[in-house]
Amino acid sequence: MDNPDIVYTKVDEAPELASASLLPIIQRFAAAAGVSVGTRDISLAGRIIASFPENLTKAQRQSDDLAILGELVKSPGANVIKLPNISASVPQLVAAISELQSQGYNLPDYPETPGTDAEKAIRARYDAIKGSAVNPVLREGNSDRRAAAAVKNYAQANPHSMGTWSSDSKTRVATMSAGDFRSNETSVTLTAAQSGTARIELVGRDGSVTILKEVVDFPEGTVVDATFMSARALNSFLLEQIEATKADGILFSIHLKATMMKVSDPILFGHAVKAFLKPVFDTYADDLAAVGANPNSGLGAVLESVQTSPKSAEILAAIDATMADAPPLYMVNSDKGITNLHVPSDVIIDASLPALIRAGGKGWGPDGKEADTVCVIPDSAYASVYDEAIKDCKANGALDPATAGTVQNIGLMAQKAEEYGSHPTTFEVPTAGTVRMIAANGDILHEHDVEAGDIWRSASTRQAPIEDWVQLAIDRQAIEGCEAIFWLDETRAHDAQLLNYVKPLLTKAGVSEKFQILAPREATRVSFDTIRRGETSIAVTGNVLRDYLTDLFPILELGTSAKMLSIVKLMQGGGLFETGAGGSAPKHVQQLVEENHLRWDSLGEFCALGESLKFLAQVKGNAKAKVLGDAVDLATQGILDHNKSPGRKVGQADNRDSHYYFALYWAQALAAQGDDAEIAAYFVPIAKALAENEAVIQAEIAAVQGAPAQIGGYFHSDADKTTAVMRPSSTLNAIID
Ligand SMILES: NC(=O)C1=CN([C@@H]2O[C@H](COP(=O)(O)OP(=O)(O)OC[C@H]3O[C@@H](n4cnc5c(N)ncnc54)[C@H](OP(=O)(O)O)[C@@H]3O)[C@@H](O)[C@H]2O)C=CC1
Ligand SMILES: O=C(O)CCC(=O)C(=O)O
Ligand SMILES: [Mg+2]
Repeated sequence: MDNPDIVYTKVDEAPELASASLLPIIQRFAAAAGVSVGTRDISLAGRIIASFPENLTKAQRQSDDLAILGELVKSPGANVIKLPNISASVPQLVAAISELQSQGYNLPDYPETPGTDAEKAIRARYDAIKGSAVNPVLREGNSDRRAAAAVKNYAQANPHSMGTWSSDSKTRVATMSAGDFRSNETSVTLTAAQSGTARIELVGRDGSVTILKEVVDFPEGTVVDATFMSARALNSFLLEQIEATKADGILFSIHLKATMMKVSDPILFGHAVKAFLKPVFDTYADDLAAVGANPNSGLGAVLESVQTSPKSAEILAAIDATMADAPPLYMVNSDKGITNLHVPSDVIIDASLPALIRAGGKGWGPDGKEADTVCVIPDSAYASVYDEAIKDCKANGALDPATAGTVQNIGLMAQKAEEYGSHPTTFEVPTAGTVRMIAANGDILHEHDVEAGDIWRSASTRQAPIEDWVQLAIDRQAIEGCEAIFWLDETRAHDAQLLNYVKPLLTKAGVSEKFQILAPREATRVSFDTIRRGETSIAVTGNVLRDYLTDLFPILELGTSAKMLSIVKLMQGGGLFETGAGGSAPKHVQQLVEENHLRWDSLGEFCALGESLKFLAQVKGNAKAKVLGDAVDLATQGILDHNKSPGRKVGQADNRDSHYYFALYWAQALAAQGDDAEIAAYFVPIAKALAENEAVIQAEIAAVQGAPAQIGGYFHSDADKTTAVMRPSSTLNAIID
């Protein structure tokens, strides 16, 4: 099948609901200019279905669209609009499987403890779907994220509300000072002789050798890191912080990235669950093991398993007693008793800490009240960013969105760069010994003494992506002419290797004086000073800080990262246009189902669509696409100028209303432009019909709000039902179809 001019991804949750309303508008308008917009399914349910063809009927089967897209992004013609999708934790994966089974899909259960080879094979297929399985495949380029000028101007003119910061807030970041990934890191840049296939092995204390990974393939110039988290150091740190939090009399919280760090972080999360319930895990270790209670899947999963134990009443009572004696937990949903420790993917650091900082350093406690919070971030590599941000707010008060400048980001991301590509080379060490990484020529690249339970990992970053990233930073700085900072720490092993690339490249381009190189803490401080003065700073960062900073600054500056421009200039020449920098807003689905109001704001989609069309015009010399893209920008501006973004509450205008206005303004801009008379003539009657029927369309959309909505599934909703819910205006549909 030929690829359409633009691929618009099919995803999950709120953005997918929004697509049911927006995509028909986009396809209709684009077709008028001869631009085709097709879809590819990267939803969690779609990926599960595509993984088990032999279990399904012909009608149920689906192509492996992620694999198809993975190839497409390596071709120069790629033009993909990527909406946020679910990065599933085990509990989410299990829920999605069970929903599909209930719809008649004969899928195997997720084997929690695979025994037979067949179970291990099923588990391996499911594990490939788990966590952040989509983004790393599509991101064959580096990342450019920023607020479009119109969006930033709107945020300054219409500042969102911010919590108040008090200088005596007890909220603080707690991080490890030894034994963590940051402290144990070693890093090398491979010579020609060392390039090729490396292996990773564990030499036991008895001299036995276990191969952990047979083949890892690296070209010359790759920066290869290795490090480990000491389980012993982690546990004493966690126990210490639980005690310290109790003494402080505030909430305990832990912030990890169990989605993108899908191998290491669920294990760290499991340690936190065990530390928090230490007396229970000490006393009932065997009973918990007997019912398969897996702390890595969270307290929620443990509680579920305990139900099946003959000693369930006794164990549940012990859990209650331990919780009563522990510091209060930061809550995900205090009404429903869902704590920070229930599900590993509920509290994700990139989004959770900015939200806490935006709220004045407050989290929700079990009593449903806001309170100061200890924010545990075990590894110290990037914790200083949040520590410094919190200190800045304590000293200077909350950031003022009406006057704050902006921090843009250029992120090193291509080809699974750095920690976010480390899953195949991450291991929970089975027995004490030495983990060694041995290069093709026999050189020992890395060697660490480890104990059983330590988490060892290697991450790599290739030369071409590094060079591309530095060039992207140089280009962006030249366009903006503003402050630009490489957030790199000369005292950190990996960063020191990167700097060996960065500094000569800057010198060669004659732009060294335009860039600062600062460790994350110092860079945070300088960037806060800069935006408090109302100015712009470009943060040039690695992959993790790309993720963290593009939620942190947008959430403080704009209230949300959903409105960001997120462009991936693919290294093979194509373009990937992500919509926003945030996720798929699960809470929004709940609201739609309960009261038929969708508060998802599609501004990120509008911005991405404009960029995608202009990119199409540029690479394919398609003048009509340029006309469409320029008009999208005007429509987006119109949405902002006329305040047509969705309201939060039922009864207010919602996502569907905003799409009507987007269509209206887009059609009006196309009708009014003078570059293409044919397109203008085509859109004159459409713009007229949309404008004349404003009141009718608004009334038809408003009429459905308030009552529950049926979409026939959460992970795999029914297309017809979803369309009926999301396209309630027959007048609008008649104009669009
Ligand atoms: N690029 C990607 O594909 C990404 C995927 N994810 C995945 O998304 C899921 C949810 O992640 P989570 O961390 O909760 O983050 P989200 O960004 O989905 O949601 C956090 C909150 O931000 C607000 N929000 C986000 N987007 C919008 C929008 N377009 N319009 C209005 N409000 C918005 C909502 O606040 P409120 O409820 O107050 O309205 C929402 O509850 C996870 O599965 C995660 O892995 C996460 C990040 C990126
Ligand atoms: O891929 C994911 O799971 C999340 C991605 C993310 O948070 C980001 O890119 O900012
Ligand atoms: Mg993120």
